[in-house]
Amino acid sequence: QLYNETVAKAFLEFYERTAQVVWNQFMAAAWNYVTNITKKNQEEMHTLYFGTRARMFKIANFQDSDVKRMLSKLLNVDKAALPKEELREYNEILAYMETTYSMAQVCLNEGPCLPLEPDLEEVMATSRDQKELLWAWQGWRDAVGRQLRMTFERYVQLSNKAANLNGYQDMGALWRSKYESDTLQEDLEQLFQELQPLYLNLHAYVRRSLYRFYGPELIDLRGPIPAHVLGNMWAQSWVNILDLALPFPEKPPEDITKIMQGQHWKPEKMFQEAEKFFTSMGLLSTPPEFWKNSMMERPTDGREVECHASAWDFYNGKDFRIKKCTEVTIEDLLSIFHQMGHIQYFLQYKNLSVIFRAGANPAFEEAVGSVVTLSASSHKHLLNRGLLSQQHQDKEEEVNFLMSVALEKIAFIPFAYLMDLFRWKVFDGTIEKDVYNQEWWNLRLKYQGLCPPIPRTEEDFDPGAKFHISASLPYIRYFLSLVLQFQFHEALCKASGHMGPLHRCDIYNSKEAGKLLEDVLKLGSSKPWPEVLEKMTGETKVSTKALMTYFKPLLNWLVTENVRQGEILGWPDFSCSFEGQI
Ligand SMILES: CC(=O)N[C@@H](CC(=O)O)C(=O)NC[C@H](CC1(C(=O)N[C@@H](Cc2ccc(O)cc2)C(=O)O)CCCC1)C(=O)O
Ligand SMILES: [Zn+2]
Repeated sequence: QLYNETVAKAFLEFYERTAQVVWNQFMAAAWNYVTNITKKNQEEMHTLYFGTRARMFKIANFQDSDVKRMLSKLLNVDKAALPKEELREYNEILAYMETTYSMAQVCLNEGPCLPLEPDLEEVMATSRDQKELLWAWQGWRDAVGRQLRMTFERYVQLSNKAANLNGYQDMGALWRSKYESDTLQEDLEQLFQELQPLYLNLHAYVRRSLYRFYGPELIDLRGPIPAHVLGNMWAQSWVNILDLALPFPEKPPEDITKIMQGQHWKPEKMFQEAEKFFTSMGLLSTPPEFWKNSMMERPTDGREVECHASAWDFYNGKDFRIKKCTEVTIEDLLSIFHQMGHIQYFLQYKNLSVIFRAGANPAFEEAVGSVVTLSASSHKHLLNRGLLSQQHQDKEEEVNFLMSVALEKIAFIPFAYLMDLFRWKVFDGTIEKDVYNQEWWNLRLKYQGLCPPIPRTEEDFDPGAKFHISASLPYIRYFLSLVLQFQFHEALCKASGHMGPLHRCDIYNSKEAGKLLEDVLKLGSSKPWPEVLEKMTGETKVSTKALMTYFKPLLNWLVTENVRQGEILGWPDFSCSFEGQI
């Protein structure tokens, strides 16, 4: 029968008392797994116990909004809803996919086998030999994607069954429910459309740059770009081909990685540098456990570890960790800022009920670290921290700088958008299993203007070659975070009293910006995210205005340049040609 609100409160207190212990044990087990892939799940039992009993309460009549919000969050038990046997199979599938990804290597004919991090990523970032790039690109997809194809089909079935048992149409609907919006997909499409002019101009300009270097046999100036020459295994970030796409090549930016190595930076110093940014704003420092328990470098004792960087909350208010196979590069320094953003969120909401220890929505979690990275990567900040020596940045150097940020952030837009467009369609059945790969490349063509460098078949499973798909981690959070982080940046820069262009803002040392950020982060997921957004920015809607403001000087330059070159925006020659490979 239905219980009353008093019982509900007692129920939630009982949950709270038991949750910390259970979730801590679960996280410890999960951590042991990823930091020592040899070979569990009180957490599923706990979630199920409370999830089923949460259904007994008629939440609609309740007065206390916290009690209502907490109970409704307990209702979703995710995969724990599966019958025991299928849950075991599901966990095996998840482990198999993640392990396959983490252990995969690509072997040279006679000689060493290269893992993704750092070796294959290094090849994709630095090689300018398109045959070598193709070898790494194809090898990785053979080693990972192909192995996951069958398993992924079963993963989809079991995911949808779990979603149905939680009352959702399919797993895509369950993932989207985290954003508490019944116009989410329309809103996302709107944001994407607003950002199209920026992306299309960047795409056309970069295509021209690649044409100059690789020639017409590889690059069609009216067509899509082959996916292996953009400096990244998934063509999700193009920052590694900045040297080919520099607007003013006679004014190249200083090489910060060289400077870091020249100053004998070590991984620990990189983590200290990131923490210092947050404490400079009056935000929380990391506890001793963080430094003791984190894994900051790839172990040298031969242990197989999952190197994809991640930040961990052990839900006991004391134990927080980052796992990263750190290399001394500017790319890894900025990635550590991102991870430290997750840690700061964990620290700020650690006194909330376990149920509310999450971001206002998943995009908020991602935006926190990224917004700090926007300041940390500014010329002003890097100069102030001794990582640049050149005092003044002239107009042309500024365009070069904005191009480097755009190659990271603007190139990322369509990739971040299509990752879950693909999976939502797979979950809702729009994309059937016998066309997974061709539908993936239809989306890659439509949204990113990319082609595979060689013909693909349904033996391949190219989406599986991306971490988040093999690890079943939703991705739309990164698309939304891309817009949010500039909205946050604008708000925090205003709070810090910054005057002048947004791309020159550095919120380092700003207690006012710190206070504003703190007030938002310590709410966790206890309030609907539009309320939290309004607290930070005064707006209740996600807006691309700040992002467009930040890149305005670059867009002006790009449009002028593309007009001068008579570029075609988009890829009317939409077919993928492979003659470059014969
Ligand atoms: C226990 C657990 O899973 N914890 C979660 C956090 C949480 O949920 O609390 C977590 O740590 N997830 C890992 C993930 C790692 C990274 C990533 O995967 N990034 C995306 C997208 C992107 C790309 C460019 C960029 O500048 C920023 C993001 C990619 O590389 O494709 C790797 C490098 C950066 C961030 C992360 O930190 O988001
Ligand atoms: Zn993140």
